[in-house]
Amino acid sequence: MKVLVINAGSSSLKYQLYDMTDETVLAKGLVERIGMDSSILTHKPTGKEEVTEVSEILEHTTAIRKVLEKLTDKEHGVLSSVDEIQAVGHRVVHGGETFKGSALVTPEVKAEIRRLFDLAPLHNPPAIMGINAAEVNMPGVPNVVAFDTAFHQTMEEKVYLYPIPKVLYKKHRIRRYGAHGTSHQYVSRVAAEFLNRPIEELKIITCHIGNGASLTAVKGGVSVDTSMGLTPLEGLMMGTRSGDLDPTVVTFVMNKEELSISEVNSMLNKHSGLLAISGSSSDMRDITDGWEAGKPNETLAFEMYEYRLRKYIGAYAAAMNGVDVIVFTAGVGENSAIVREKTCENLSYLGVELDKELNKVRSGEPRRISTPNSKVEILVIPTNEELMIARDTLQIVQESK
Ligand SMILES: Nc1ncnc2c1ncn2[C@@H]1O[C@H](COP(=O)(O)OP(=O)(O)O)[C@@H](O)[C@H]1O
Ligand SMILES: CC(=O)OP(=O)(O)O
Ligand SMILES: [Mg+2]
Repeated sequence: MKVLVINAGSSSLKYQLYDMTDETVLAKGLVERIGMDSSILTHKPTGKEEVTEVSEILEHTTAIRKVLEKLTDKEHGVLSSVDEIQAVGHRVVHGGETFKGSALVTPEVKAEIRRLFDLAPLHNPPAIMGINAAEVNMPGVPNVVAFDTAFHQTMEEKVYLYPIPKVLYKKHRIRRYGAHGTSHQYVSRVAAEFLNRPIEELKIITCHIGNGASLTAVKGGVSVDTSMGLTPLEGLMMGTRSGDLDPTVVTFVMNKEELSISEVNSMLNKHSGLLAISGSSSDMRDITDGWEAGKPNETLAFEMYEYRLRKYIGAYAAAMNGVDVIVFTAGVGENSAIVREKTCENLSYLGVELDKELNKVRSGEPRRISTPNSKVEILVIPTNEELMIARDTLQIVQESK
């Protein structure tokens, strides 16, 4: 079965086409700047040359139509007809308490995702646009949704509740939900396989540090705590998101600077984190370059980022009463040897011993970067949210027949 996986953002759409007979990627790509004047489509067919096309793409339906044109193009395509695509899988960030796993898209499922718009105003609306666009362009083809929150539905009440009046949970379902669950689940499973140990025995801390960043405590294969909360703003310092702060900062700033709710939301989600402290960039590559060059703002941004990451690792070792494995994944986790080195340097009290040479090796494969003496296994595992979504899509579509 050929499965198209879509990860729709507000102004972007990432895609991967899988042949699920052997889980190979036939093509992947990205549409950026949807709704802006010059949209960019980058299409990478496996084994063929990458193509980039600039045009006006005003909304997601057109974006998917353009992607399907590329997938069936004589020169750059990998399919003879769109009909070869038998199912579409979508990443949805917020599934609330309703979705504990992936689901076949029905009118009811779409209504529930819409009902959750309030809880993920940045993430869920584009997901619905992606689903609608797939339905318009590929009528009759089943759609499946995979939720970032689903893996974290195993957290206990004492972990997911905030210590605020309970009526707010009853009325509005305000609680910790977490995100990046597909990634945390995937890398924790691969870690257990890599170590050849049953996941049921392991205490794993998975560090998904990309543009958005979150940590999860995975005990016995299930999520017992995670750093993102009601929305993907809580927890670690990120590229443009603040992560943890005293909630009074919000009301104080709103009052003193006369900011509206949407202005303060935008400040915390889009103008904070590495970008705010460095004053120059949200990209860890630029921050690291600045730190190496001795620039003070980038150095402070780097140190704050690493310090906050390390504090969370300590917290999750405490949450599980120990840790056997720490996994680094996503853009920063997979690529930044210096972030991993500095973080591990200060975890010696846990018995962490990093092999600095192994840490520098670049590879797209799961790998160990701790010494044989280290009490904690330190692994780098490339995440693959799309493959997880494609697998769930295949299974759910087959079961529904
Ligand atoms: N070589 C590298 N060194 C440090 N950071 C990197 C490197 N390559 C990528 N990154 C970081 O990874 C981030 C993107 O991570 P990714 O997981 O792809 O994020 P997202 O899925 O949220 O777009 C970039 O913003 C960049 O900071
Ligand atoms: C939930 C979230 O933060 O997603 P991303 O890392 O893709 O921004
Ligand atoms: Mg991501």
